[in-house]
Amino acid sequence: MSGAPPLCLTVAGSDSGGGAGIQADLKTMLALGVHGMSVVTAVTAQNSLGVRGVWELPAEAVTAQYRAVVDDIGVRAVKTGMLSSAVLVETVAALLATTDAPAVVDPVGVSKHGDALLAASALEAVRKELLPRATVATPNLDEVAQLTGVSVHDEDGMRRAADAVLGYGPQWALIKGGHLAAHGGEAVDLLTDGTEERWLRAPRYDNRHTHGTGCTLASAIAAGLAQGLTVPESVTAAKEYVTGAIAAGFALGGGIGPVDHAWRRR
Ligand SMILES: Nc1ncnc2c1ncn2[C@@H]1O[C@H](COP(=O)(O)OP(=O)(O)OP(=O)(O)O)[C@@H](O)[C@H]1O
Ligand SMILES: Cc1ncc(COP(=O)(O)O)c(N)n1
Repeated sequence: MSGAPPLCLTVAGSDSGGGAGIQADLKTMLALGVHGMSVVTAVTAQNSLGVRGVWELPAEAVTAQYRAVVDDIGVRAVKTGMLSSAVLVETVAALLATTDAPAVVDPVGVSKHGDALLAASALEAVRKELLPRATVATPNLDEVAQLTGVSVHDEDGMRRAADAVLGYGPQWALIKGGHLAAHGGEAVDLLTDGTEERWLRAPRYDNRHTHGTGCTLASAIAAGLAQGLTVPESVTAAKEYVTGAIAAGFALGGGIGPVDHAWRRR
């Protein structure tokens, strides 16, 4: 009998299409060698064309799942994704406060198709309750604009965005430049804790099948933290993993296909 792998928990929404949300998180965790566990916040009926419906779970169900995992099994790192409403943001923030493990907070706002995954009324709770609990917060440029009002068009803008996000209290901000218009063929992200600044640069792939990039990156960071890596080490390894997954993203259905979580095994 061998020992258990490092324990990693995702708190996120279910994506029936399997490319993003809980499904992306658990696949990423498996691929990176940690034991993935899940707290489902909402069920989405979703495919490559968009989100057809969202059913949020009661706060009680979210708390019960979280407690069931943490009280018995334990956890080395937590990742949060789609939280849907102010009540669930507050619930999850309060749960994180009871857990002595690093938290990667992906403040998911809208899907690639523009479907809302977070109520506008929840933004204040994300700023005031959730971000202060984050070891690393990983907003994309749209989420940065929504949360801080900073609109980013270049690398200087990414610096200002990082400062604004850090102002809400996470230890590190990872500003994802995936949505930055063609940037010399690179996909550039900025990681900073306010003193140390690291630019992560990778080739930008002209592949439309990028469903789940943000979820995959955040889960990969959590997997690294669960394995005992530092934040910069986890983010560097996660960026390499998501870049490979994007390069291998494949067509599925009639719209945007998923990144390939198993790219290293093919
Ligand atoms: N076309 C691309 N080629 C290579 N890397 C990319 C591409 N698009 C995004 N990335 C990278 O993928 C990661 C996720 O960034 P992105 O900005 O897409 O997050 P996101 O918008 O939160 O994702 P999602 O839309 O899945 O929620 C970042 O490291 C980003 O630089
Ligand atoms: C349940 C859930 N969580 C997160 C995303 C964001 O992923 P994307 O922006 O790639 O659609 C999603 N579509 N669905």
